[in-house]
Amino acid sequence: WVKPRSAKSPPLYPGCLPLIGHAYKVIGDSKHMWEFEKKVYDYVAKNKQVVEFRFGTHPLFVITDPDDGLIVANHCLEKPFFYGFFEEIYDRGLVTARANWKSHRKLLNPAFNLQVLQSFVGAFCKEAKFLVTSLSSEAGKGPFDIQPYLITNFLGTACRTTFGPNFDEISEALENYAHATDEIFLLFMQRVQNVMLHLTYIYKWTSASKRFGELGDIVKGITSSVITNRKTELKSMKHFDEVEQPDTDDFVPLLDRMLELADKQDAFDDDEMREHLDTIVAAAYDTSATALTFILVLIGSHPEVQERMVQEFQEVLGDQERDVTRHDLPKLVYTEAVIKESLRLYPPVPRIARTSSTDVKLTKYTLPAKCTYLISVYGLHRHPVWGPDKDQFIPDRWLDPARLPKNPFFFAGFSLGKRNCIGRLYGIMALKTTLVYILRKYRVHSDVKKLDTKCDLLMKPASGHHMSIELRA
Ligand code: HEM
Repeated sequence: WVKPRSAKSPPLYPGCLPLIGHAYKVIGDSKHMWEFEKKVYDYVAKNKQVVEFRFGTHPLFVITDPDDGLIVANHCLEKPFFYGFFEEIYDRGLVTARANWKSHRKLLNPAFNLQVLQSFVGAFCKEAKFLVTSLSSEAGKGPFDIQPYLITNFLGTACRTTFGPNFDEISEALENYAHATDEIFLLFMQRVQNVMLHLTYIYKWTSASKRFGELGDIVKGITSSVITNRKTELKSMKHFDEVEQPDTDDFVPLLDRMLELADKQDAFDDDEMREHLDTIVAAAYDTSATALTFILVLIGSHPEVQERMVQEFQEVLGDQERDVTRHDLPKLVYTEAVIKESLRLYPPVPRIARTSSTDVKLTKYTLPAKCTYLISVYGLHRHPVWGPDKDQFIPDRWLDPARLPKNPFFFAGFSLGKRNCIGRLYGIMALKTTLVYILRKYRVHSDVKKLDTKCDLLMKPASGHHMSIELRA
């Protein structure tokens, strides 16, 4: 605020105060914060494509323009300082990783290739069947909150495919793990919102910091014991040589793949392995559960879309109630369009932050190295490039290239560029499978006009989702 601003700099968002910048505007609960954030995105979209926002004295350049979003995502692979608040728990895991990101992403990419993911379909089916049974107590009983059911479902899937199918042995730990992860995200966000707490020498004296440490110990304790047990088990089985050849109904969990990489290539130490596994589970389950909540709200409000999906399931799977197979999933083309359209309108991760190591030439401005950028996925997805019907739910747009923006990379539901979501295909396959089981059994009713959203780390429905289910005849 002291530095004279050049006409070539992006404009400053109104209301910047000395020292604290705009930080006072983001203090409040996740609903308040999200309402304010959306106002900023609207302002950016209506003004100059890029607007400067100040977290204390730290500038943050907010982007809602798809071209600029792509430029930043492709040029800036580093994460800003506040991802470091997770250091104690996730540190070198992919989301927060700094120096080792590229090499570890390369090592982990094969664990998310199509063949590996296809071997997970049985696990997706198993959890989906369990979900459908649990939901039976809600059928025909009016509106209820489906989110906890979906969280249990996707946490189960993520833990099985990451830690192994015998994860049931510690299934009591699953609940503790989920609660701890939830609270970790909340405390992280509260720290991000309060600029005073950005300073480690202040934060370390707070009760929040103590709690963060305790929660970290819970998560780390559970995962470390899974790793140790599995190591002992595999050693006694001399199993590593079998790891690469799963039978058709079986799968090799990510933990086994990482233990093999550690064993044969010395790729990870135990702490790194734990940080990766915890990151992957944390990045997988809540995002997928939230995505499915929004999908169900949308198709519950558009019965014609829901019935078309059920028709597609019948065409692909036939009338009988057989399990979904790896061969069915690519044929669920309309369902994939519904998933993408829901992620476009309601992206569970509505913004991504990056830092530049070099100057970045945007369409209207050139900004120096070491700037922090906030790419608004929400803003990118509601930009006029999507056409005059950008705010409407139209899955068919994904089936007609003429109705999509010229650049297919403007869809940022799974982030953009090289540092995008490693689990995007996993997410789509798990969502498709779960949708088949839910919709074959239940008809979903909802009202998207009543949908209110909030956002801390993820954007979610603010309260009850006005959703009900009834058994199909
Ligand atoms: C619908 C579900 C999902 C959505 C919407 C989603 C979205 C995203 C987004 C936007 C990012 C970028 C975050 C950032 O840069 O701050 C990301 C990164 C990541 N996601 Fe996902 N994700 C989903 C499912 C999954 C699943 C199922 C997994 C794992 C099984 C996963 C693992 C990861 C990991 C490890 C990263 C960090 C990648 C890196 O930096 O190299 N995600 N995800």
